[in-house]
Amino acid sequence: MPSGQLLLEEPIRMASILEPSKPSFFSAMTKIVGTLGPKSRSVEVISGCLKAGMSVARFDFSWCDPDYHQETLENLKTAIKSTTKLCAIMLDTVGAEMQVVNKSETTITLQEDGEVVLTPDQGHEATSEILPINFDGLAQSVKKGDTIFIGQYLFTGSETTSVWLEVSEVKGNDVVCIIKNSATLHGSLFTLHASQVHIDLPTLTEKDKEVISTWGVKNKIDFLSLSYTRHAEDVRQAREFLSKLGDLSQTQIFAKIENVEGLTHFDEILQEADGIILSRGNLGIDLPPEKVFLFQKSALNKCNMAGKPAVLTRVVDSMTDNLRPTRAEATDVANAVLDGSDAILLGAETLRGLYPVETIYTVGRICSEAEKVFNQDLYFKKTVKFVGEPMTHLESIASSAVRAAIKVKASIIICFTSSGRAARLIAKYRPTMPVLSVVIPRLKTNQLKWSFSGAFEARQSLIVRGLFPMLADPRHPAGSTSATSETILKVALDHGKALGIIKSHDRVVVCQKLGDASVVKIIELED
Ligand SMILES: Nc1ncnc2c1ncn2[C@@H]1O[C@H](COP(=O)(O)OP(=O)(O)O)[C@@H](O)[C@H]1O
Ligand SMILES: C=C(OP(=O)(O)O)C(=O)O
Ligand SMILES: [K+]
Ligand SMILES: [Mg+2]
Repeated sequence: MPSGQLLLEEPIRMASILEPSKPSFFSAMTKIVGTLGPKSRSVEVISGCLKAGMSVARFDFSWCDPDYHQETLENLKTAIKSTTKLCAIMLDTVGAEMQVVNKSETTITLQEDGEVVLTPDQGHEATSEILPINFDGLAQSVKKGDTIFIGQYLFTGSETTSVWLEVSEVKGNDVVCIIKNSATLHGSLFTLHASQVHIDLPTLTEKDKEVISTWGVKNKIDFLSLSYTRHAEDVRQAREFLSKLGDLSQTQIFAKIENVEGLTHFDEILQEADGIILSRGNLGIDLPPEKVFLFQKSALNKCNMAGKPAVLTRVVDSMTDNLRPTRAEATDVANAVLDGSDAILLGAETLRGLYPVETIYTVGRICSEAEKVFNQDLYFKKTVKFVGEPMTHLESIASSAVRAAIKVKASIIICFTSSGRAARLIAKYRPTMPVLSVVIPRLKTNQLKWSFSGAFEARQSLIVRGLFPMLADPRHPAGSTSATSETILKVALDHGKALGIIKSHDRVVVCQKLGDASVVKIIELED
């Protein structure tokens, strides 16, 4: 542990809590994924989001069309250029999401104790008596007494626009429900959630496939956020689909666990996926409230032990309309970090919230404070024990690099990597200092043309806690001599100095290959 670090497990001087934190170049080691939409699509606001610490932009296709998202993405590109902040792109699918079909977007008022019918017959206009939906199997899926929830797209916990229904009768293809609370539905999109009920809709719908193979390919998406992942097979099928789409064979799949079905198959899903999104919005309705934290803590622990990034959603709902989070939300963000999240995903807060930039900034500050008291020592020991012996050579090198960096109080770790594997393994051991992952391009061919790898690998580290990528010049391709390694190291050190993350006399731990051997070396900088 670096000296002066608070350890929550030890008695601390209360006044030390108030000591201001030293400003650092990176807002936090924990990453922030922002969902871009109406309130976060101008170059100006996106630039603000990037500067505040957003490193992944999520485009949610549950909502709006590809042209709209393309316009936002073009603005994101401009903002990336002008701020020189890196940002990865995540496409979020619609998947097995049930939606109310309300073409004319009329306001619908539902009265407590009244009745409303859910029908697959989309010929009906949506009214207070009947709501057409996009799924024709609901009547076969639910039974009397089941709970159905209807909420505004990216609903927050504090809205009066969401309604609880109880199924009272199934009539042919229609489902008659009792309204449990009065609510007014207005807005363009309402989603339905039937609690703990299997919905026989595909995880990757035809519309999703269409969007991925057009918008996704065109924009070389770094991450696919696979909504409603319920089985490992869902991930395998998505992988198979991506493998035939050129560059998208490199897209990482983040399985979104949003219901009890996904929770039940968590272990198999984790094995297949590149990362996990704990979709607490939907899962928070599917699970009894007293069980949510148990899933969160055990799922994050499993992701950490597997060395796969975990993303947590729905943290500061109330910031959609307010400049400050509630105390519960502020504490929740910190606990997400202490529990092991790699990234926090903001939904409504950035998409339609009034304070997207301030929200990112606030969440980043809370994360950064929590990182300082994260018990790295305990975590490290737990991880080493979990992995067991014999460790793979690379994992042993990676964990040693983290140990050495802490022991010598290094200001950063520099990791050379091509596939990204070494950097991810270092991040797995949760170093307390930033890791500059220097991605060395590799010359590759797809039989049609030659190109350099590296861009995907670099951007994909933008969702991993503690990793900060730098793409090396392709004139220094992988597998080259120790002389080029030295040149690249010098470039990396200069880059670190220019960013202000390293200064004269600092110690730096470097993980690289020299000849055939992976080595960890400690260097002390001169003036
Ligand atoms: N171009 C490179 N030059 C020097 N060392 C490298 C290079 N690429 C990877 N390494 C080192 O090689 C080892 C294997 O790293 P890994 O990320 O698994 O590389 P690969 O891209 O070959 O899978 C690590 O010690 C890493 O730091
Ligand atoms: C982010 C979530 O899902 P969606 O994007 O489908 O609203 C969630 O359920 O927390
Ligand atoms: K979605
Ligand atoms: Mg969801």
